[in-house]
Amino acid sequence: MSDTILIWGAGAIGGVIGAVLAREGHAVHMVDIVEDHVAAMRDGLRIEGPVEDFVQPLMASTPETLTGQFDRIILAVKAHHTEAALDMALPHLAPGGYVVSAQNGLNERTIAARIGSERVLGCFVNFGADWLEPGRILYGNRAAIAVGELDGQITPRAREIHALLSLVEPDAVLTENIWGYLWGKLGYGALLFATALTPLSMSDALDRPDHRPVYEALGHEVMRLAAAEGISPLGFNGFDPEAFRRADRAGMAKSLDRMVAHNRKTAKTHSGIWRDLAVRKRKTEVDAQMAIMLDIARPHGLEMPVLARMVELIRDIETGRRAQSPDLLDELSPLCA
Ligand SMILES: NC(=O)C1=CN([C@@H]2O[C@H](COP(=O)(O)OP(=O)(O)OC[C@H]3O[C@@H](n4cnc5c(N)ncnc54)[C@H](OP(=O)(O)O)[C@@H]3O)[C@@H](O)[C@H]2O)C=CC1
Ligand SMILES: CC(C)(CO)C(=O)C(=O)O
Repeated sequence: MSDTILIWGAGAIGGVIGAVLAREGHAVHMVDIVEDHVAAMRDGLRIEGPVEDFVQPLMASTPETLTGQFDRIILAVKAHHTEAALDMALPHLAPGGYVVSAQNGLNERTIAARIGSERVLGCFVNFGADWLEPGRILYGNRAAIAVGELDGQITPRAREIHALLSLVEPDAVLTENIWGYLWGKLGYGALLFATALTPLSMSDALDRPDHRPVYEALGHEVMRLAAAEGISPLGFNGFDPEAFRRADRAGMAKSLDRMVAHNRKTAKTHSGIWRDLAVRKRKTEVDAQMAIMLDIARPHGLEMPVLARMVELIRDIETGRRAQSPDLLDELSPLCA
């Protein structure tokens, strides 16, 4: 057992969190499958950009070389890598230890199914970061972070993780409604996936008047599903879940304007989804984050036609059948009447 915090997946999000915690004097051990990145982090992980600029030498291992057991694991792999990462990470979780998911999506469900919900702490992150190359991460902007127990209780360990994440984001929230934040981010995320159908920056794409009905329809479909699931989604960084649930045109317009303003200020101009498609040329989290909602909607008898078509278009880009283009958003428009 150890007081050391294990960061599992030391890319954009895990890298920023781990480097800041280590700089602030906490014992941190980074784990990542990218060997060059692990070697570079031992020499010093550079966090750069408008928010922070520093180099932090870190303890770092690949999963194969890691030894020992740890009480706290912060998981920050892409959502579709969660199961595989848990296979590797759980042998290193001490009895009584817990996992914090610093990811997009409903990964807390996946982790809870493996180790029990009492051993999972929910976390929502919205700051922007990009893994640039081994040992270098762009920290693009400050944005909302929230942490909370899955059952809403305010426990000592939730306070402890909140205190740690407050070192990254001083306005980090300790919440009794982490599912509200996670579903809010699914709504925000659906809009980001739509922006990634195009080569445009998030703010330029969200600002286009001709595509606003697509964003409105996507936000509405996701927030309506959240309501059917009994969730009260929470807003952040311009996203107003209630406006989208009610399909309130004026409210949605104001919310989109605020999201544009928020994203105009980040050095990470494009979403992680865009980056996976255009730069990393790899699969996105579309199945783990977006398609999963189609399954959740079915028992409620809810249709999500715009989301379903968007998922297909993202998959088409992933497989090279289509190229990113504003035309793809035009194709969604007729579904949004
Ligand atoms: N980047 C951002 O701005 C934001 C991201 N998020 C969310 O945070 C989560 C993490 O995203 P992000 O940090 O961008 O992703 P990154 O790809 O930058 O970092 C994930 C790292 O984990 C590595 N990895 C993959 N599988 C394993 C494994 N089994 N064990 C250990 N390491 C592994 C990856 O390697 P490889 O690259 O080879 O797969 C990569 O280095 C996602 O759910 C994302 O949606 C949320 C808010 C903002
Ligand atoms: C853009 C961001 C940082 C949310 O603001 C994000 O979640 C992503 O890149 O997927």
